[in-house]
Amino acid sequence: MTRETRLSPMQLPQVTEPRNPGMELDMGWVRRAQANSSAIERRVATLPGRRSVKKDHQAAWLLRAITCIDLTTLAGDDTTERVRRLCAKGRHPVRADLLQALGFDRLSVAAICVYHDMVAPAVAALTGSGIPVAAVSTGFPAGLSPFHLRVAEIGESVQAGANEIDIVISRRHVLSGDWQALYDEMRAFRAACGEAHVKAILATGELGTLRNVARASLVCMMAGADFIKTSTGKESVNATLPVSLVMIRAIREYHERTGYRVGYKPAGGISKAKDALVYLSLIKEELGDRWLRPDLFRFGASSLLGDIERQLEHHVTGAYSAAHRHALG
Ligand SMILES: O=C[C@H](O)COP(=O)(O)O
Repeated sequence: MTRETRLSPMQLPQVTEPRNPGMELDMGWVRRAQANSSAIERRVATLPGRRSVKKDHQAAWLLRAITCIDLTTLAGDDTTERVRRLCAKGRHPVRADLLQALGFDRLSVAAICVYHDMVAPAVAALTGSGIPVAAVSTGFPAGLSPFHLRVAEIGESVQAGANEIDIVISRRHVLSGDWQALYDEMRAFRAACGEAHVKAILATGELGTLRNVARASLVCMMAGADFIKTSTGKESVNATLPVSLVMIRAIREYHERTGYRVGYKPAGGISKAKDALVYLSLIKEELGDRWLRPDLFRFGASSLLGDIERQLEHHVTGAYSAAHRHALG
């Protein structure tokens, strides 16, 4: 990965990816899915220490990371004003002087991710920007409200203008091995989304085993998920590298078997630029460059952008400013 580390964040050729339509539930394939924990641990242990992204190209990688962020606020005290500020940051994620010094004039995040009540203010604040609004839905984060209400909630958010819906799966279906129930639930959520793209949040920290993560990933893709996402950000364990490797390999296998590319979204606790670089390296090595675009890769993050901007400032000026200068929202 040495010669190919010059990643331009802008002027990416438009690639139109056919949407994953899903397929019949293939229980044989699901049951064959395994996860060798010690091999997975060994593989991810090689990642953080490796200088896979050369210093000269780090700024380009960090700019690319920004274009893949679902800039998120999911707090009980969210207000319209906070969401407006977040959207303004999403439109202009890097200070103009820094961006100019890096040779670019335009950059935005991939999406703004909010609770349902904040969809309309976000849509209004993003008018004309082309930045989609993602709504967390289906009784987020636990997913334990009545099923018909979870389905209805998706429709309400789409009606309010959400272009993307992040649903949460019922963890109990995974924990009890009821793959048909998980498949049916995901199918219904996908149908309720209509044209809006659907990200399936597995809440991996609550699924017990990596094998369950592998199986849940496959079932959600078979049921038509456009993205699979690790976490709500509210579990006690959120995105991790072992879980990511398992999900990424499930995505690779699904692509090999069906020809459809499903996106990946690690979320929760990713707040440092150096961690973002490790995730990008993992994606590049396991799935290839095609997945390093916002239509197939997102970071779900509330504070990552602040640290990336700080690192970019250091790259340009040689000095760090205080973290509060890059506060969000
Ligand atoms: O989906 C996004 C997560 O909720 C964000 O989590 P975070 O606040 O730990 O970055």
